[in-house]
Amino acid sequence: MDHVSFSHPYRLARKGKEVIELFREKNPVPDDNGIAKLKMTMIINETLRLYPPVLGMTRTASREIRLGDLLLPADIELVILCLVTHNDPEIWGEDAHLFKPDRFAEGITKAAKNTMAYLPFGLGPRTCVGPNFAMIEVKLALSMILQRYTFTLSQTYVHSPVRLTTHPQHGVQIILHAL
Ligand code: HEM
Repeated sequence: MDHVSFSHPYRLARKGKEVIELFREKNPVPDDNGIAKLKMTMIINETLRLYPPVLGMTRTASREIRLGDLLLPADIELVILCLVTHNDPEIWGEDAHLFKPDRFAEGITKAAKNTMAYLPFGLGPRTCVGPNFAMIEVKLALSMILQRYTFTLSQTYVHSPVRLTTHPQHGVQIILHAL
């Protein structure tokens, strides 16, 4: 599996170049204007699809309700696992298990057959309040790294994502190359 977002040298070089071109000087803190122009969103979306930090959420049926073929009694508690919906080949295609940011090329609504299936930040009235803030944080941190370094995965890295909340069990050993 092509499991690590920035491990591909071509992708990494392209992103680093984009960051440097956008922010011109080598080391300034990227501003909000520059961050808005960064095209990392597809990569972040795909990472959140395969490795959602929050695996799922619960909901309680406030009344009896029909859900497709299911008749759910009132007060039943539902566990909605985005880990399942994010990996379903019927929704994402046979390549569901592959890291392919391009599936988000036309935005989240066009990436899957069922847009409700993409839930890294939840859905509905109790959806996460922080997606925009989180995206800015990720782009800011990555930009500041890519302005200064390229990086490759160390051969000692063992791919073992563990859950609650999702994180690499043995850490991520990377080799930084100063630019
Ligand atoms: C990658 C980063 C993040 C992920 C993946 C994430 C994911 C989630 C998920 C799955 C929920 C449950 C939504 C639901 O039940 O429908 C949630 C709720 C929430 N998140 Fe986030 N979150 C992130 C970052 C943040 C940040 C940066 C903030 C605050 C600045 C934040 C604040 C909240 C709050 C307050 C709720 C509870 C909302 C409610 O119950 O009404 N989250 N988040």
